[in-house]
Amino acid sequence: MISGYTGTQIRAAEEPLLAAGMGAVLMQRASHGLANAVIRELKGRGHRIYGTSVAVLVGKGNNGGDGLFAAAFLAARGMSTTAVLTAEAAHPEGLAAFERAGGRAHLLTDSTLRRLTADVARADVVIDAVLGTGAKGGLRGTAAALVSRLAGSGTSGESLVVACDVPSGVDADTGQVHEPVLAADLTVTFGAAKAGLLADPGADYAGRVHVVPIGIEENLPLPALHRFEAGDLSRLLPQPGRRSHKYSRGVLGVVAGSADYPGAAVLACRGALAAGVGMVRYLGPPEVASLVRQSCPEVVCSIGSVADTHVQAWLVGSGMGPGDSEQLQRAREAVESGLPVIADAGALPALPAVLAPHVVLTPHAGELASLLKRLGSGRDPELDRAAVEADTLRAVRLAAGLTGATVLLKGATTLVESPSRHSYSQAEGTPWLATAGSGDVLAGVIGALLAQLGSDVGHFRESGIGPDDRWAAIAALAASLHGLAGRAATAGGPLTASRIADTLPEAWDKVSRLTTGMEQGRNSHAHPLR
Ligand SMILES: NC(=O)C1=CN([C@@H]2O[C@H](COP(=O)(O)OP(=O)(O)OC[C@H]3O[C@@H](n4cnc5c(N)ncnc54)[C@H](OP(=O)(O)O)[C@@H]3O)[C@@H](O)[C@H]2O)[C@@H](O)CC1
Ligand SMILES: [K+]
Repeated sequence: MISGYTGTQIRAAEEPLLAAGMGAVLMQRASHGLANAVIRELKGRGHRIYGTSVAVLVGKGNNGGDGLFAAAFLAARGMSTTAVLTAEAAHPEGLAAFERAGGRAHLLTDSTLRRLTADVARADVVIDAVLGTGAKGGLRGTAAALVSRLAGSGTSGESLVVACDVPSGVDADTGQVHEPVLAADLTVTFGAAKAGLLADPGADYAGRVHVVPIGIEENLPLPALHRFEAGDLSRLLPQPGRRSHKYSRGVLGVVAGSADYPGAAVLACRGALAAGVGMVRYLGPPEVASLVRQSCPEVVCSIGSVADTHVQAWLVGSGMGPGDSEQLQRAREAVESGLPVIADAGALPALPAVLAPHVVLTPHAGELASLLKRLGSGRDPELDRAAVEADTLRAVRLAAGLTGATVLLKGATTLVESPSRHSYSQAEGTPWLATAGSGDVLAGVIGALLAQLGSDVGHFRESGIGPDDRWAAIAALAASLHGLAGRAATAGGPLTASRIADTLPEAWDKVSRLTTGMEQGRNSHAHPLR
């Protein structure tokens, strides 16, 4: 499990060590970790170290200090280092160490902007050490102009871009982005992962994330965000016992599909079956049921009522529209049943405003904006789709808080939030997963896991996950599995939703073979998050 913390939490954890006079030690650990990560990355790409050029963009605070000390280490390894000071002031000891190591520092001004931009664009490695956890807002003045020019000319695309702690302009707490931001290939972050690197749009700019431990770990509070890794899936995904039968393994009721979108019902059922549920019972229009039967003969179809259908969980809404009154009525009855429910797509606008944690809503950004609008969105009546995408963590938290439901926001990074503010961020997927029907398969996987794991409070408690937070954990497990299946199903080319469902058992099998020992080993070392 990866834990994400806000910049504010990290700064609070540093506080006792700073008070004990250990600030310089922390900075040495951070900058050494940064320099080592650069060297590892270059070696991994088959580049030599000696003679390779590095440009460090330096801010006036401690983030700039980290960058300067790291550049001093790199200069000592024979790299050709240049520092671009974006403010009159720079960390004095860092600057002195850098110059002692043979690095050249230049002040960025209106008159040097053009020349220094060209120098940075030519560098093999660019380290962004302008702003870290002490930033207020984004880059300003000539620093903003330099980064805009680099991004505009596309020249930074040829350099290895490494962000120091966070890409400057990304809010470490929320993942909000203040343009312009230099998109990093790698972010080397100190003490622990910052939540803002694990949520979109910040994650779009962070690239891969490496955590460098600096000795603050035991002062850290409860994390702001969690991310399951393969070892967690191996531990938490259900495994049938020797005496299990189809009913004990969980039965999922599916209320999905319509005359317009019958395929959504099929894909939801296929996702559920591939995610190990004991049985799927489908309720819906005869023409959809007939297609479901043809595609998935395993599914038991009927036109019965929700009350008469014995299941452990419900999936409602995929492929349904506002005109599907009979199906929407079933969706409401499923929610009223008190059983765990995953509510997708067409069900989202049709449910009561106040729900409960065992109801998992699965909107994409547009649907979440509509949901928030319908709910009055608290203090933010204007939270439209763009605003949701610009601050995903806040939007998903707002929705979980207002509805009392567990909310999963689909996206490149999938966020899951419980109403008691237990949060997950999963990013195993591939952009190829953005394809029609992919969400229906995900709904099926969530439904299957709700049916199998929903009543097993102890299973989650053993992993420190409370009863009301287990629904978010189940949704995050499903998002992770769906992402892994998508990744396994593509060799780098297009993907269909059916393929995702077909590849789920293989992805499941692969993670089930892992043990949690791997994770323990990783906690004590710098490790890649993806
Ligand atoms: N604490 C520690 O011991 C350790 C900290 N570590 C490192 O320190 C980083 C945090 O350092 P930090 O607190 O100095 O803040 P940082 O992010 O460098 O920038 C703030 C400076 O910039 C200024 N400024 C603010 N906004 C601005 C803007 N938009 N545009 C321009 N300027 C702006 C602001 O000045 P002000 O405007 O307030 O006068 C302030 O001087 C952290 O991310 C990690 O890398 C590690 O070495 C481990 C040990
Ligand atoms: K930075």
